[in-house]
Amino acid sequence: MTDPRAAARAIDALRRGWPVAIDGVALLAIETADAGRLKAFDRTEQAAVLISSGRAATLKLANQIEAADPDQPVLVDRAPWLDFAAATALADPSLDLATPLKGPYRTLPLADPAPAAAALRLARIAGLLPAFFVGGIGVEVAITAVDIDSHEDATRLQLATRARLPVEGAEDAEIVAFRSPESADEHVALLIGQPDGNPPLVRLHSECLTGDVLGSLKCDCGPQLTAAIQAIKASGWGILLYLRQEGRGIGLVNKLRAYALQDQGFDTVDANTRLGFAVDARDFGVAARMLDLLGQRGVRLLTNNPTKVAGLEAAGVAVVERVPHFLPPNPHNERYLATKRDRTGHQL
Ligand SMILES: Nc1nc2c(ncn2[C@@H]2O[C@H](COP(=O)(O)OP(=O)(O)OP(=O)(O)O)[C@@H](O)[C@H]2O)c(=O)[nH]1
Ligand SMILES: [Zn+2]
Repeated sequence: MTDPRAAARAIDALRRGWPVAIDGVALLAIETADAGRLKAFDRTEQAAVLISSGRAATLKLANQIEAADPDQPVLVDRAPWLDFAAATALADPSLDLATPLKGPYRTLPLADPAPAAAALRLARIAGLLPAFFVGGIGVEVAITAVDIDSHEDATRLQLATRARLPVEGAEDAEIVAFRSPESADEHVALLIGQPDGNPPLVRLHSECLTGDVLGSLKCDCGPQLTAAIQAIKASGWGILLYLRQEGRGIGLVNKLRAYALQDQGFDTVDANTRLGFAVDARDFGVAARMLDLLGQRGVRLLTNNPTKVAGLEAAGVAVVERVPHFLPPNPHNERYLATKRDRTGHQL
């Protein structure tokens, strides 16, 4: 039996620095722990450290790992010198240049990778660094990997309400809000123009607080948002989905950590990997569900990103045409756009 509240309780516990258990494996998130919490969790000082394989590869701890799949966790054996500060250095890439690793560290095979992989997913959902102490005591919140999957189940999303919303460039727009019982993220759709029998022009816009609200020049999100509304209006009709998938799904704080790494010279792809995340952690099932609830099964998709097309199609929406959505670069986002073109297959 899955408990629909279980994942939410575990997210809350992790953010407060309380241990949780996934399928019986006790975990303490390193980011929200401290030396005292670690001591209470791990009286015998034998808890191992769990990190992603992307992080392990960055730390050159991937010697016993086949491939650097960021979803595959790696266990680092507890050594006498692996104290709370050393574990923090394993977890947090912002310290990589400043704090050389002590070590040596030994990675251990994972008997059952499923709960460990679920733990890394839960950290991402909670917006925390994907790194844990494993195998202690004092757990009050126990959940299963299936609870985490149901937390992300897009079919739980329902249409909540709709209203007229005149916006700049589309005075006839209507806003539709969606939510699921599990998550505080409320996604919205902006319906522009009147259906004319053709598939709608659709833009999947992932939340970018820095670009959408603060006018960040580091990315192209702000101009893409404005231009999407204009393009949909000009095409006759269509839908802008505003998806609460900040930072390609890793959350605002982790995205800003990625920005700090970019300040050190790493590009957007390597920054995510160093943090221990997939390059793109988004799930476009949410977008497909919203389109389904709006009665749309075929779309013309405004994007330069082939992965978005594939993701939406995999989730059951027919993409009858990809419409490019390129905006001129500025000196601050030139490298970001070049990285998208050269490393993530964007058609720019
Ligand atoms: N992790 C991370 N996320 C970023 C970075 N820069 C922008 N983002 C996020 O990327 C998302 C924007 O991506 P999209 O506009 O959908 O762009 P895209 O996937 O490149 O595809 P198209 O614009 O559709 O071609 C937003 O959630 C931003 O917050 C970064 O350097 N790191
Ligand atoms: Zn952005």
